[in-house]
Amino acid sequence: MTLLSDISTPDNPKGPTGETLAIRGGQPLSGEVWVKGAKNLVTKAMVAALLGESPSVLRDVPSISDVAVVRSLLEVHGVRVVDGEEDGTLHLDPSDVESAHMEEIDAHAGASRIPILFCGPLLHRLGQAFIPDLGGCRIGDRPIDFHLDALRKFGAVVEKLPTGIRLSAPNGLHGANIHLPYPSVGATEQVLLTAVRSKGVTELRNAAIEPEIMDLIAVLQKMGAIISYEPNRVILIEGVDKLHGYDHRAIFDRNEAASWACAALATDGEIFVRGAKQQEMLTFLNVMRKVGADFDIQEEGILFRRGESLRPVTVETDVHPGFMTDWQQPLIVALTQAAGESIVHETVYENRFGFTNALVKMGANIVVHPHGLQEGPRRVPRRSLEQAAVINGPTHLRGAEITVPDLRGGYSHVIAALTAEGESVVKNVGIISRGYEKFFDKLSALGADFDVIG
Ligand SMILES: CC(=O)N[C@H]1[C@@H](OP(=O)(O)OP(=O)(O)OC[C@H]2O[C@@H](n3ccc(=O)[nH]c3=O)[C@H](O)[C@@H]2O)O[C@H](CO)[C@@H](O)[C@@H]1O
Ligand SMILES: C=C(OP(=O)(O)O)C(=O)O
Repeated sequence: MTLLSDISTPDNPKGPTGETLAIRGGQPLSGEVWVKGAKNLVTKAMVAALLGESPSVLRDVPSISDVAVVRSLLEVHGVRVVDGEEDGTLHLDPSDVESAHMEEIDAHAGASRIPILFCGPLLHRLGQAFIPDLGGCRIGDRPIDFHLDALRKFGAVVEKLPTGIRLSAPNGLHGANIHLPYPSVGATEQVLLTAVRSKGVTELRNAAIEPEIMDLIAVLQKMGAIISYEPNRVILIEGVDKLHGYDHRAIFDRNEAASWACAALATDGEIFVRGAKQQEMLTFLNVMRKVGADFDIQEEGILFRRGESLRPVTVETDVHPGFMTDWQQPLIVALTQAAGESIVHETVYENRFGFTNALVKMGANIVVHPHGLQEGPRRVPRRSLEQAAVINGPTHLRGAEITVPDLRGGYSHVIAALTAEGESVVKNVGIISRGYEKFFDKLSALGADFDVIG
């Protein structure tokens, strides 16, 4: 069994409290990295296995701490999770799902975003659930009101407790008509994982349609679910009485692929990202083209390098098929090396530019506008969103002592240190293991000059 005490998670350091790196920058990163299954699909597919009445097999699973957290939460609920012979394969057997002890669930509080997605499957299997407080990147207040509103429409009774939420379904769960105020990825997954076994039809409007969502729909269809993806962000789910296990190879992690592409640009290197595919990265590749990157799309992956020189761009983050919010932090490091003024409008989260303080400390010219530069209605209801960062370059970055704030911000700090001249000390890099498998091995393979010093 994977004990949570062995997992060092960013918001709830149980094991090592994160590492400190001494990084000597100024060298291009060049070589090959291999991206496996997407953090934002694999963790959800693991939860989906709870719904099956027979075992599932999930392939291309990365060894990241978010997977370890979900594995541990599944195991405390009686799911047997075993590593397969092929690297990155998990066998999940939900035959003996049972209620977990409260203290075992509490131990997972603050560990990741995923526990909230256990609601529907546990209500279907056990008629009740207790979900601990969530973790994940601190990039905004990240409420779960869309989730709870949807669960109540399915017939769940939701009780908020000091350390989480308790749910029950005294009359079972039934289909519902749900119109999301915003195409929330998590809320869409909440509806999918609940509707597939609810009695009757569920209509979901204003759904998120990210590639990871579509891959989760593929997983559920393999299990026997009936889900139709209609025009204009409408998804219809016909509830079924029974689901069986799946065998699925996860979609690749396009967030990690985009991160390494930005690393190649920032350090003026050349990185082949094995496993990256054009289709899911079209919007990112368009921005790469505009910024002056030279990329080569091949059968097995994509080769990224800086072109003649980097050009400034204006980018607005958005839901898919727009420019992913998870891509903007690594991109900003590359934009510090572009000749001119770039602007990044962050429209999904209200506090995702905090990482730029460290870049400014290293010499970057970045001004954050907390209330944005655009007029007009806010994209996410009720929230003062649409911050903007204005980046002027190129700037000469110098090594500094910095501390990692979140997953993508942490990756960006390391890349900035590798771009900078001189030595940097980067603290709390353990957060990066949430979403980047074998991060230190990959840095070494690309020629990065660093030591783990704490
Ligand atoms: C584990 C995972 O898959 N994480 C991804 C997921 O996060 P996550 O599913 O949490 O992101 P959402 O799409 O739900 O959040 C988008 C916006 O909606 C707001 N919101 C969301 C739910 C809710 O009940 N109420 C509410 O107001 C959020 O605060 C945020 O401002 O999608 C994000 C947007 O692509 C990505 O950045 C994350 O990497
Ligand atoms: C925000 C992210 O992850 P999470 O939602 O798990 O915090 C991310 O992957 O960039």
